[in-house]
Amino acid sequence: MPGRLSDAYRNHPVHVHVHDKHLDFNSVQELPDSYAWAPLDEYPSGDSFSAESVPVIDLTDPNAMKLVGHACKTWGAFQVTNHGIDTSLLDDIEWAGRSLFSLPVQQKLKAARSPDGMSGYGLARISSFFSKLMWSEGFTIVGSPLEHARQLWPNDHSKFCDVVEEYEKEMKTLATRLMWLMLGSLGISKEDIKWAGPKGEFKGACAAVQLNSYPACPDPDRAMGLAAHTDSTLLTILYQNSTSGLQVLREGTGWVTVPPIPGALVINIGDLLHILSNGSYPSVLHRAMVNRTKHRLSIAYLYGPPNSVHISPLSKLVDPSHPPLYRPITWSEYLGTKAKHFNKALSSVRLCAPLNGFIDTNDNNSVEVG
Ligand SMILES: O=C(O)CCC(=O)C(=O)O
Ligand SMILES: [Fe+2]
Repeated sequence: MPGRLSDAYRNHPVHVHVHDKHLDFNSVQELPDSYAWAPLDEYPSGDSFSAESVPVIDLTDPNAMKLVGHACKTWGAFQVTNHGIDTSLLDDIEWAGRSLFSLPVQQKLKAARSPDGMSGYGLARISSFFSKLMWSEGFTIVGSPLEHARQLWPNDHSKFCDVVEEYEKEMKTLATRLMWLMLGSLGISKEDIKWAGPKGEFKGACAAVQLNSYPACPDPDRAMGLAAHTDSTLLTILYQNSTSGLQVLREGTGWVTVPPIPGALVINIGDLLHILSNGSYPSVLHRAMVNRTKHRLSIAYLYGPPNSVHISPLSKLVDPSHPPLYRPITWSEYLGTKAKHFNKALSSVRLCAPLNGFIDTNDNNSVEVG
């Protein structure tokens, strides 16, 4: 069993050969066949702007916990405002992402992610499950950004590093606060989760920062920025710039766009919270679409438990009529499972069929696994 997060892909290296497949997006006039996904869906993609979207929750609202609980149960995602993160820090992280992705391809490839590595520049990790390529590029940072930043900017990386480190610090605080809003809404208190520590600070929690870039695309209706997936996290905090593209799947409605709101952050429930809540808070299936004229940038803060912790359904949420649905698993072990089974990973750690007929999001989506 892998011990550290960075060991997660050692047994399941993901061979997406960035050197062979990398496209200089800006020089392309027509969508190459290798990027043409149409027809895209079995789910309707309604006029997403007029449709109801995920709840927007003001974290200073006295009812915030109740609102968060309702959003987790019904959507698996929500947006937060008054979250305590300065707009200037959001501007700074957007600047950091833009600086990185606007480098020449050959420069970015100096910090390429290795097949069994977690951090660095490359195509989306989930690319290996699809026969078509995604119209995006990404950069993953785990812990200190220094090593890769040095490869990208040998003499001039300190501002990038400072911004990323500040962002990691602030996101960690917000993630802790969100965890307790979510857990509190399930009736879980600090005494119920030993690994959260006596003050509930989740010391030793692990996280990664994922910078995503979606260049303007000549044929956006046939292209896919990031294919449908759930996150392998407890929760994800996503900052998106002013260009829309994120969609979440809502049962009965189809794909719903999560509109960018200046200064707001999107919160997604990940698979590990799905397990911890014994399926009460299902992880949300989401994807990113691309735009004909506008470049889109998103920054995901992927938050998970300390490496040594086995996540399993909380005992307070388990009783004879609600048996534990999932076996205990560490984050790195789950990432290995995801690298092997992708959207079937959650089902692969399930112990028994749910008594209430609840079906995993991951069971009823038919993704193209090629
Ligand atoms: O770009 C987005 O809106 C989604 C990004 C995402 O889902 C991810 O990084 O896991
Ligand atoms: Fe995601």
